[in-house]
Amino acid sequence: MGDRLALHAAGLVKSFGGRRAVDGVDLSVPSNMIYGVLGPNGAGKTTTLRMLLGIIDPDQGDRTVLGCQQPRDAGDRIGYLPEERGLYPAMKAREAIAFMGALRGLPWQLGRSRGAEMMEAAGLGHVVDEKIRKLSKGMAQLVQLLGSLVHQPDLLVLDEPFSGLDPVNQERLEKIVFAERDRGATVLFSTHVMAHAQRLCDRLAIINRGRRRFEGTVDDARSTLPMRAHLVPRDPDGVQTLLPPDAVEAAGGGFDFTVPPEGIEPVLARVIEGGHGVAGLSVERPSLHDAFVSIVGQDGREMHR
Ligand SMILES: Nc1ncnc2c1ncn2[C@@H]1O[C@H](COP(=O)(O)OP(=O)(O)OP(=O)(O)O)[C@@H](O)[C@H]1O
Repeated sequence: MGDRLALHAAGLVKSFGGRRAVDGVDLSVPSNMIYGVLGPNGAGKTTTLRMLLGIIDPDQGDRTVLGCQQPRDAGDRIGYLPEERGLYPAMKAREAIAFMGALRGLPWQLGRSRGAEMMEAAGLGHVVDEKIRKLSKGMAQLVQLLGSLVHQPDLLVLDEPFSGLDPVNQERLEKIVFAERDRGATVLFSTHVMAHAQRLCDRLAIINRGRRRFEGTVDDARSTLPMRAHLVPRDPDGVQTLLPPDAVEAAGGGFDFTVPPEGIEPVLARVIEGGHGVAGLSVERPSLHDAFVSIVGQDGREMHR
């Protein structure tokens, strides 16, 4: 796919019962990237993904998926893990994977052998021939994920793939997502868990109340907020008047505050010249979680003005 976009959407709108679930979302996803669609519950993520996949049609707007105006024309080159999970309980794990591959045109035997290899690589080799009903919920979910990518799609769309997984299976899933990008696929996934998004995403969009509120890299998102400092003076008595106004005393005589635009140095100079000394200092970038809360929170404030 070279430098082309794997997916492009402009002005997507979808209403249910007169209420706009998606209200003019634009999305451009470059090929061979891991792209996150982030947003709180009810933001419109699933509705957006369904429109991109052609499962539902938008009321307004256009989308191009893997070069096709009609997403269904790209069907066999797409893998999809829907928010609703479910496999046939009587099928063996590798057969469930082969079955899903066959639905996307993959020969059955190839699906069976790839299914076993993929399960082995994901740390699930011991349950290759186990029936789905015998697997834990998390393992069954990973099997379903492997089924969605056994035909080696160019675009993999995962709706809340981490929900319901324990930390071990979450890590397995993260490895699979990275491996898919290394294979050359584009991975689009939705989540409201920022830790995964911070580790995985090459780019991301934050959606809230049916609209896109942010687009960029994880670094871009984190840079929307100033740095935070934690300073521990040797003598905390009266030091607070020398610190930025939002400084709050944390445990152990240390103070947390936002680094002012002029930097941390003038603050340090005041503290040292004031005779308080510096026993400890850390300056940290805000996390994606902080940026997300700020972007989504601002949105709420704007809505209530
Ligand atoms: N088929 C439908 N009929 C009626 N309302 C719907 C339908 N699908 C979604 N909605 C509504 O549209 C809004 C957006 O839902 P959507 O599932 O797209 O959000 P989401 O960001 O995926 O949320 P979550 O993280 O909770 O899954 C919600 O208010 C939801 O109730």
